[in-house]
Amino acid sequence: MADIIIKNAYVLTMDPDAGDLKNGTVVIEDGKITEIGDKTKESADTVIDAKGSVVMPGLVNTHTHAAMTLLRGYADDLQLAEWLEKQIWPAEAQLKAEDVYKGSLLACLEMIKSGTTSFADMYFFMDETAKAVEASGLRASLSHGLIELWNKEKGEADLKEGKRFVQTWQGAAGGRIKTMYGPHAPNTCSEEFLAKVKEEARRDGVGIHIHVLETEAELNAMKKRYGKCSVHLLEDLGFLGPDVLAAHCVWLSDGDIDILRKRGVNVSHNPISNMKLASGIAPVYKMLEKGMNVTLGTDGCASNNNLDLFEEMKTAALLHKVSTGNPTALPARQVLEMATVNGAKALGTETGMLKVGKKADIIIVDMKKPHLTPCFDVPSHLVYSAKGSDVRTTIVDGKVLMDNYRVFALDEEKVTEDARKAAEELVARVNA
Ligand SMILES: O=c1[nH]cnc2c1ncn2[C@@H]1O[C@H](CO)[C@@H](O)[C@H]1O
Ligand SMILES: [Zn+2]
Repeated sequence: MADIIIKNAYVLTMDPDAGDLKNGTVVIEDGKITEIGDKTKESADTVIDAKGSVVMPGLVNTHTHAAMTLLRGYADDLQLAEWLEKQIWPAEAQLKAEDVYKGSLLACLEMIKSGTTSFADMYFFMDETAKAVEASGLRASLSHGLIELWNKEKGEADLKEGKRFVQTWQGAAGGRIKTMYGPHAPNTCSEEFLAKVKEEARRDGVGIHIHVLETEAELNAMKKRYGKCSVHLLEDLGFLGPDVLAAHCVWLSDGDIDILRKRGVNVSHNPISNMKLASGIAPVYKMLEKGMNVTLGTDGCASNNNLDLFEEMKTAALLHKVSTGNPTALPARQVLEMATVNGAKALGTETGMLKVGKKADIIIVDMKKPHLTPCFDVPSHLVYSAKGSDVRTTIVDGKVLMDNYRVFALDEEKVTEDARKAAEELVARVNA
């Protein structure tokens, strides 16, 4: 007997070999997809009737700072340097471990409710984020943020903590938690430090999550310091490879794109954060044309200001149409691919596609809504009309975390209230 059967659904497999099923069934057993078809002979403990809904792979958010939900709307409409150094970092200096737990739980709740089933995170007190992921049932690739700032002692302490985190949490929560090293950026970490991080990551067999060329200021600072940009510096260090997840990549030259492509680097495109901080427009159309693995991320809630990947998909689709002057750029299905298949590839998870043998990270989107009526083309609706709040069911690793808009995994009221209180107390400490 199977664990879960989802029936009567439009099945958007995101599997190029299989295509979509207009009225299909998905069977889940032991955390995996065991059958996809028109009908099944199986029976199951849980049968979900998904009539009028779309069943699809859960979305993958490849760049977050989950606990920054606590700083949602705290410092808007500022330059990145001023935002980060004068507002965010002083606030983060007051963070306590329990704040990170509460903020991360709030992020997990928000993600479950908006159809994100896995995410890549970089922050501090990461044990707390890991505990929140464990409790929420989500899947995540977590890294302790390493901000060396040319301070050797701080660098060593950070790296030690990053390593302890990797060794403690790699493969935890039944394999739902993976770990990475998280050097903040090439303009906040020295060359020697980045090389050391690469060595440790290689030794531990885990990936690296890093911000790359987010701003023109970074590009200028790198040129001044090293006479070359961040991508060339990382290339010369032997840092780049398919194990690297590079967030933003806004200020890339054509030569940089070629290097990243050659090395198989995964890019996390964060259009809303880039627009909000006026960082610029990443050359996503070019990267995709060259066959690079470009994924989607929201960044933290202080620069977005939410974790809704449906908004991110729409923004990406629109931004690259207007920036290239080409309305055929980033069509809906390609954007869905970025948020599912490509994201899963970047995180190295067996998810992102509805296919027999893949892990069952699945969402059901309720299409019986005024703003989703009529429906001629499902991918178009998912990218241009749907919202995270249209997700009615979220399943991770074959476990139902939310069904019919009811979250089982977490106590919604308590999580929200605890985070609200923690955020207010945090800001009071900053202003004290
Ligand atoms: O868009 C961004 N650019 C640079 N740093 C960021 C951004 N968003 C968050 N952080 C910062 O990255 C650190 C985690 O390692 C945190 O200090 C967080 O505030
Ligand atoms: Zn970031």
